[in-house]
Amino acid sequence: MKIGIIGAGAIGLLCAYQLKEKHDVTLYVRSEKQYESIKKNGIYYKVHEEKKSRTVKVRYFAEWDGADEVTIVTVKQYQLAPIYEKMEILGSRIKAICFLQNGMSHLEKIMDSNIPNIMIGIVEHGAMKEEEQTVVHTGIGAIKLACVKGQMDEILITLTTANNQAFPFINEPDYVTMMQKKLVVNSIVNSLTSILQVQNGQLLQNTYYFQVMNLLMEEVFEILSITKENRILFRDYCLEVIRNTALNKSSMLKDIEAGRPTEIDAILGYILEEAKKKKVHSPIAATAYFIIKGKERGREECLNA
Ligand SMILES: NC(=O)C1=CN([C@@H]2O[C@H](COP(=O)(O)OP(=O)(O)OC[C@H]3O[C@@H](n4cnc5c(N)ncnc54)[C@H](OP(=O)(O)O)[C@@H]3O)[C@@H](O)[C@H]2O)C=CC1
Ligand SMILES: CC(C)(CO)C(=O)C(=O)O
Repeated sequence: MKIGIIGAGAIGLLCAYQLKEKHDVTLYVRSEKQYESIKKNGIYYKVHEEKKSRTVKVRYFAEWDGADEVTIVTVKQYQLAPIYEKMEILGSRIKAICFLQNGMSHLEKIMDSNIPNIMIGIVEHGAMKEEEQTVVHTGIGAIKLACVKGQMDEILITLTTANNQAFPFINEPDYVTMMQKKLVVNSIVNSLTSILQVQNGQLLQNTYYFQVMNLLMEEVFEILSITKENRILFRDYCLEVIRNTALNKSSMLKDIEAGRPTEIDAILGYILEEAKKKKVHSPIAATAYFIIKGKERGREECLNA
């Protein structure tokens, strides 16, 4: 299958390396430095002590025409605007597209587009980019996918039946529950670990952090109107993800430490919008949101000083 991947960050490089095993992959990048180094040396994948390489095609994002059988978008939430602009121009010429962002604020925007075939996914892997063309696979998980518009059975079957244990795809028919579950995890884990500056596992190991986590989780459940039955499932899922990624730093903490913007608006920002619409009191989520925004502002002030 011809697969396009927009963004050669941690997840883009991970997908490119793994999918190149069986598919014809093109990576779409925006910086000249990254274009030149991938063209010259290919991409590298590191897991445990091993380092392997593969060659993939590389092109500039400006050249993306949507003609691949599916294009996977792996930029951060706050980098989606140029992709939306291109989607408006190309419209139904884009054969099929798949979004893998954390958060939920992109859902409405992509459903309103006139692209015929759209898939959405959540990433349960841990990955870190090193230099321009290397990805370190820090946590082996899965990518869960759901078709939200059009007909994507063939693509889903091709991806989910590939027998790659380090990189499985799982088809999730109920995309709302899939996205909500991940949103709950990211609202709690990413925001609290960024405020407390700890690895994910500390939220379970430190009894005081654990209590804060439970309070925030209950508030988020209330805001999202999660049923009593689903609260048990969502909570178990959240604890399982924390256990599986106990030694990871969340992507938001990594962003804060690297002085980059965070995806807080698409995560807790989205939750607070929902709270406002439903008139649900949300003091803990609001506090966490403002602290992260304050940390982002602190970085901007340092840059402008
Ligand atoms: N990394 C992880 O372990 C996990 C990530 N996720 C989610 O996956 C998504 C991607 O995360 P991650 O890979 O870590 O992020 P990165 O910041 O590592 O990668 C994003 C990449 O997109 C590139 N990019 C941005 N805009 C464009 C554009 N217009 N054209 C081409 N390339 C572009 C950036 O390029 P440049 O370097 O030039 O800015 C960067 O290389 C996020 O939503 C994240 O929350 C979810 C779970 C785990
Ligand atoms: C699953 C988790 C919490 C892993 O750290 C993640 O999605 C992230 O860091 O963005």
